Amino acid sequence: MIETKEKLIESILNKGIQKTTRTNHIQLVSITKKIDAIDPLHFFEAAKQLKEDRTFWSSTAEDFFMIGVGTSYKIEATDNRFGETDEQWRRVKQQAIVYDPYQQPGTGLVAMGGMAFDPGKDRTELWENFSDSEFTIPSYMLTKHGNNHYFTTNVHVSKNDQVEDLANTIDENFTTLLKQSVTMPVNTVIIDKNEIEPEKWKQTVDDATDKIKTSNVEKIVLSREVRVKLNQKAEIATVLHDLLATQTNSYVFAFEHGEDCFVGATPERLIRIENEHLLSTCLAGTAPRGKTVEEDNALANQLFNDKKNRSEHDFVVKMIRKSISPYCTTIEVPNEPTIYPLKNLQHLFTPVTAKVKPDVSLFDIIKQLHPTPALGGVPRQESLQFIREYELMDRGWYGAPIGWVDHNNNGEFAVAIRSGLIQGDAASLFAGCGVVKDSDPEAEYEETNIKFLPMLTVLGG
Ligand SMILES: C=C(O[C@@H]1C=C(C(=O)O)C=C[C@H]1O)C(=O)O
Ligand SMILES: [Mg+2]
Repeated sequence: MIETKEKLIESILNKGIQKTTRTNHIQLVSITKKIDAIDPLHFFEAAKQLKEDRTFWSSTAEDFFMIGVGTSYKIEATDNRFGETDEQWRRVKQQAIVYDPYQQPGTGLVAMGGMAFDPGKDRTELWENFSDSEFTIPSYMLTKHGNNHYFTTNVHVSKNDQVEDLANTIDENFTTLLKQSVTMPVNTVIIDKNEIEPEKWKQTVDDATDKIKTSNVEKIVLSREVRVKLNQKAEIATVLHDLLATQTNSYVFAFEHGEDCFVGATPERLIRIENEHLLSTCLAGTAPRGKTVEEDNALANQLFNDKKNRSEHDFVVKMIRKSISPYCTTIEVPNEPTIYPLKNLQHLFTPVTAKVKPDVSLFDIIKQLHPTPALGGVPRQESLQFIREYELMDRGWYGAPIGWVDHNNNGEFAVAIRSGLIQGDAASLFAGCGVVKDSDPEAEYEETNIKFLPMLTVLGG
């Protein structure tokens, strides 16, 4: 680091220490600076040396990356998760000393995290390292917007701290994290694959269609699990590298919690707010990709005109529009979906845009949106009840909102699908599908098989 910058960091840390002597509380100080270009995956891999939890977030279509290392503050909530998280986050923002001259979405003070799909469902051991709602303000963070790279340090200072000591630690860790000579670890191979009760799952799809035919329930999303064993411990950086290389138009993410890591490449945006502009997307209705352009177009056409898939999709559109309307003005929703192509499959897609009313937070809106009928069903409570009773797995963070929020109320959340929980040399992968009245269990089973492909492929299946 050059000397003038060094002095700047020291003077901001000093300001923090001075404030603690007045308030008698430890003080969070956040400092962002612009740095030279660095490969986000190298940064993520180098961060292993700090031996702390890492978080990875990327919106591949926009060349946007965010990598968090360690924890300077953790926001956890169980009851009233959204309200409690929002309140704690507002308090942290208000008390923190933030030096961020760039004010870009995702620079400065940022909290990254996620939550369980349904805290009302009994937890299993599988997800024991992941709590109902957990947002982390990392100790160190890289933000990359195209060619611009920013490094943020978040540090708690107390009145007995010495500025030089703090600055030295930051400098040492900065050097470790920005080492460009990192070598990327090798890939794994899947040596065993165990589908969890596929026949019973198809029976559950049948039960769901029965429920739909005989009650006011119109859609229920049912998911299932595949457990794989790997030839060696999975290296998260390599998994992310391969997801980035194969899954365009997606959010590639990793949340490391101790020995476990929740990883995936989801195409489903729940909400983005940037300078008060909201973007949400309805993504539901699925077809495979074709092997030739002709076949691909034919499949897309079929999907677009398919009544069953259109109904799966329309439930989501209606619900999202309704959920955001108390919080937004000028809501715009196209009349018809378009096709959203991914590597292994294609979806029906409808974007929703709006202007957010003043002082509405991301968490206010997520609270209304989650779960959308893309992951829960219609009506919400009845479908959730069915999932709780009949689904053969603990979703944990699968299917739930994951993402980030910054100190300027910008942020983005995706729905955590196309994902898996990696545990050393084993992993649980998850995929689901929207069951409506004319769902065929065998066809839904095949649909989930394609949804497993992105994760199976990168793990070496
Ligand atoms: C539930 C998943 O995906 C959801 C279900 C879809 C469907 O049934 O057509 C499509 C996209 C998502 O809304 C999943 O990928 O696990
Ligand atoms: Mg479907």
